[in-house]
Amino acid sequence: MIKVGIVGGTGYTGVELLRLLANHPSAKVTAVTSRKEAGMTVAEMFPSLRGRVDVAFSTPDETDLKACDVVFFATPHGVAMAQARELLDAGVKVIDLAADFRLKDPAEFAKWYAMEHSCTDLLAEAVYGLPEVNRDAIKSARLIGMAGCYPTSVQLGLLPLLEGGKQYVETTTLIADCKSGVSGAGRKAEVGTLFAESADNFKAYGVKGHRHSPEIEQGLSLIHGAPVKLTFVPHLTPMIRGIHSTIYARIKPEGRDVDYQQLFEQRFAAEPFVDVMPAGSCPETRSVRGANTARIAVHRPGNGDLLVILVVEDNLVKGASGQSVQVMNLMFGLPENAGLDIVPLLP
Ligand SMILES: NC(=O)C1=CN([C@@H]2O[C@H](COP(=O)(O)OP(=O)(O)OC[C@H]3O[C@@H](n4cnc5c(N)ncnc54)[C@H](OP(=O)(O)O)[C@@H]3O)[C@@H](O)[C@H]2O)C=CC1
Ligand SMILES: CC(=O)N[C@@H](CCC(=O)OP(=O)(O)O)C(=O)O
Repeated sequence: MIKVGIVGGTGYTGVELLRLLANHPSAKVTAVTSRKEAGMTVAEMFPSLRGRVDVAFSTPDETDLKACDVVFFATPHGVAMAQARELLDAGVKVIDLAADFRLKDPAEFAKWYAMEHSCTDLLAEAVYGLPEVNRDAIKSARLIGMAGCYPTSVQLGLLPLLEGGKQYVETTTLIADCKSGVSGAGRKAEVGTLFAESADNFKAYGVKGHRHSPEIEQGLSLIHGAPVKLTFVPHLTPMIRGIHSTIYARIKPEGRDVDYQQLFEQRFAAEPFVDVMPAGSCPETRSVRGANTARIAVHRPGNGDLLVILVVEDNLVKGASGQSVQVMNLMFGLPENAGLDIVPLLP
C-alpha cells in the first residue's frame, strides 16, 4: 500500500484528493495537514467521508511527511517549493498541485506569482503533470508540477493540432475563451465567490493578463516545438464545478484538407481520460462532474477556415486532484485508472 500525505487537506483540491484516494486500491492517506483544523478528524470536518477515511488533521510541523511514499501539496503557491528539497532527499516523491514547479523560468514565476522562487535548483528536474503530453517523463519523475486547471483543458484541446510541429493552424492568433465554476477559486473567503456576488452573474476576469497565460504558452510551445501565442480570457460562471473552454484556431492553407474529427479521434483513441465526442456535439460540464474525464468536440463551422474546439472538464478532478492521482499511478507503476474509474454525477 502506498502511504500518501496531503498538505492542505481542508481545501477543495485537498478534500477531492481524500475522496478519490478513499476508493484507491493501492494507496492510503496516512497523513493530512491543516493549520486551522489540526486535531479534528477528516470525518468530523467532512461528513461525506465518514466511514471511508480514518485519519485526523495535524499541523504541517507535527506531521511526519517523511514517512510517506508520496506527498501531495494542495496548498497555495509558494508552499511546496519550501519543502520539496527536504522530502525528495528523504526519498519521498512530491506532487504539487500549485504552480511552484510549472514555469521553467524563475523570472516568469516571480512576475506572475509576486514572489521569488526559493527552489530554482529543482525547476529543471520537475516534470509537468499532464499525462497526455508527458507520460513517459512522469513515470520516472520524483517531482511533479501539476498542470493548472485551465491549462489542462486548453492544451488537450490543441494537442492534435500542434503536436510535433504540425502546420495545420496559425500559431499566433489562437484564442481560448474559458469559463470556470467558483470552486476554481478555492475554499478561502473571497468577496468574488460569495453567493450574492457570483450566483446569477457571469463575468470575465484577468483579461489584461492571467497567470495561466505563460503556463499555456510554455506548454503549447513545447508541444509544437516552436513558439506559440495565445489570447486567454477566463470567466467566472455561477456553478460549483466545471470548466468549459472554447478554443478558436485559424486554419492555414496546409490544413485545409485535414479531417479534424478523425485527427482528434485518432490522437486520443488510446487515452483513458479523454473522450472525443461525435461530430456536431457540444459537451456539457455536467457530463464530467466528479470524473477524471475531459470531453472534447471539434467543429469547423460552414467548413470555413476557423476551427472551434470545445473542451469540458471538472476543474477539481481532471483539472487538479484526479489528474494528480493519475500522475501518482504512473509514478508508482500502477494501472493509470486505479481509483479513477468513476461515472460522472448527473444531474
Ligand atoms: N480549486 C481548483 O479548481 C484548483 C486548484 N489548484 C491549485 O491547488 C492548490 C490548492 O487549491 P484549493 O484546494 O482550491 O485551495 P484552498 O484555498 O481551497 O485550500 C488551501 C489549503 O491549503 C492549506 N494552506 C494554506 N496555506 C498554507 C500554508 N502556508 N502551509 C500549509 N498549508 C496551507 C489550507 O489549510 P490551512 O489553512 O488550515 O492550513 C487549505 O487546506 C492551489 O495552489 C490552486 O492554485 C489547481 C487546479 C485547480
Ligand atoms: C475561478 C478561479 O478563480 N480560478 C482560478 C484558477 C484555478 C486555480 O486554482 O488555478 P491553478 O490551476 O493554477 O492552480 C484563477 O483564475 O485564479
